[in-house]
Amino acid sequence: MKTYNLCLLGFGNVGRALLILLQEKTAELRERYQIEWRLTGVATRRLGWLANPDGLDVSALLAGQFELLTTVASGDDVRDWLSAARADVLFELTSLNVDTGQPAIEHIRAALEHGAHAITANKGTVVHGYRELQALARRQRRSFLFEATVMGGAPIFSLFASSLPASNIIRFRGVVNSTSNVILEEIERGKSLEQAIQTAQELGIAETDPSADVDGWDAAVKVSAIATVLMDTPTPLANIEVEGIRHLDAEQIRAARAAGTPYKLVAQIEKIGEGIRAFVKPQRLSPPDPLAAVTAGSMLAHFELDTLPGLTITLDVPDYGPAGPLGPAVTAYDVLADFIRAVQSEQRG
Ligand SMILES: NC(=O)C1=CN([C@@H]2O[C@H](COP(=O)(O)OP(=O)(O)OC[C@H]3O[C@@H](n4cnc5c(N)ncnc54)[C@H](OP(=O)(O)O)[C@@H]3O)[C@@H](O)[C@H]2O)C=CC1
Ligand SMILES: N[C@@H](CC=O)C(=O)O
Repeated sequence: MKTYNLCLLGFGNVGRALLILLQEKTAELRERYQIEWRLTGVATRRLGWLANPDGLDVSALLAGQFELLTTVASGDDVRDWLSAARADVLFELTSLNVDTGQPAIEHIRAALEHGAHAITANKGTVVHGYRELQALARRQRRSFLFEATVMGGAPIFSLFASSLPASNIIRFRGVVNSTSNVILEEIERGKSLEQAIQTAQELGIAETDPSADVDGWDAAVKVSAIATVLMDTPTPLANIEVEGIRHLDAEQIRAARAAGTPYKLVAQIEKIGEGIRAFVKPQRLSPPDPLAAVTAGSMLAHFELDTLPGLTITLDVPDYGPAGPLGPAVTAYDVLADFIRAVQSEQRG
C-alpha cells in the first residue's frame, strides 16, 4: 500500500478542516481505498515553508504549536519545498486572487512539474490557468482537480465528467456565493454590513478579503469557472456583468424580505450561439423560485441541458455542526474526494 506525502499550501479555514477530515478518515482511506498518508509539508506566508519527509506532527500543527514541528531545511520557494517534502500531492488552499490567480497558478505548475497531483479550492487557478494546467497535468500523467472551487462540498465538475456524457449546458442559474447569502440574511435580522461580514468570517466562509464576496467577484469567478470548464467557453471576468450587494441599503434589504421577495445574489449564464452571456447581480426573488429559498451558507445550482430540461443541485450548509462551522468542513470534503479520485486514477494507470 502506498503512503502519500501530502503538502498543504495555505493553512486557513479550509486547510485546517482538511487536516481534521483526513485524520477522521484515515482508517476508511486505508481500508476502502488502499491509501496511507502523512503530512510532509505545510506552508503559509507567516509560517514559511515547513517540510519533513518523515512526517510532520499533525496534532501539534492543529494545536498551533508550530515550535514543536520538527522540520528539515526546505529552501525559500515552492519548488525547493516540494522537493524537501517529497510531495506526492499538493493541496493548494491559499487566498483567492481574482485578477491573476497568482501565485496559486505557479504553485500548481510547480507541483505538477515536480510529479505531484495538484488539488485546489482556489478558483483563481481555474479562471486564469485552466487550459495550461490541465494540459500540463496530462503531460505529467498527474491530476489537476478543483471540485471545491464551485459550491464547495457539492459535486459539480465531477458529476458532469462522470455522469452526464454528451450533455451541453444551455442555461445555468444559481446562488453560488454563500457569504453574500449570510450577509443579506444577517442584515434582514438587523445587523449592519460590517457586523454581517464578521458573522460570515466567524463561519469561515468569507474570502480572505471579503470584498470579493460583497462586490460579486467570488460569484463571478465561479461563473467563469463553470463557463470555462463545463461549457468549453473560456470567459474572462471582463465578459461578465458583475454587481455586488454593497450598494443595497439595509432598509431596502429588510423591506424586500418583509414583502416576501428577498434579495439573493444571483449568478446566471446563457448560451447564445457560440458564446455566452453571463451576469452576477442581486435580484428580488419570489418563493416559487427555488433560489429564493436558499438560506444561510447553503447554495444552489440549476442547469438546463440539451439532454435534461432541469437539473438542480442543492447543498445544504447549516452554520454549525457538532465540531464547529460547517462551511470549511464541507469544502474540505470536496478536496478529500478529489484526493481519492487522483489516487484512483493513478491506481488505474
Ligand atoms: N472558506 C470556504 O468556505 C471556501 C474557500 N474556498 C477557497 O479556498 C481557499 C482558502 O480559503 P480559506 O481557507 O477560507 O482562506 P483563509 O484566509 O482562511 O486562509 C488562507 C491561507 O492561505 C495562506 N496564504 C495566502 N496567500 C498565500 C501565499 N501567497 N503564499 C502562501 N500562503 C498563502 C494564508 O496564510 P498567510 O496569510 O500566513 O500567508 C492562510 O493560511 C481560497 O482560495 C478560497 O477562495 C473555496 C470554497 C469554500
Ligand atoms: N467565499 C466563498 C467561499 C467558497 O467559495 C463563498 O462565500 O461562497
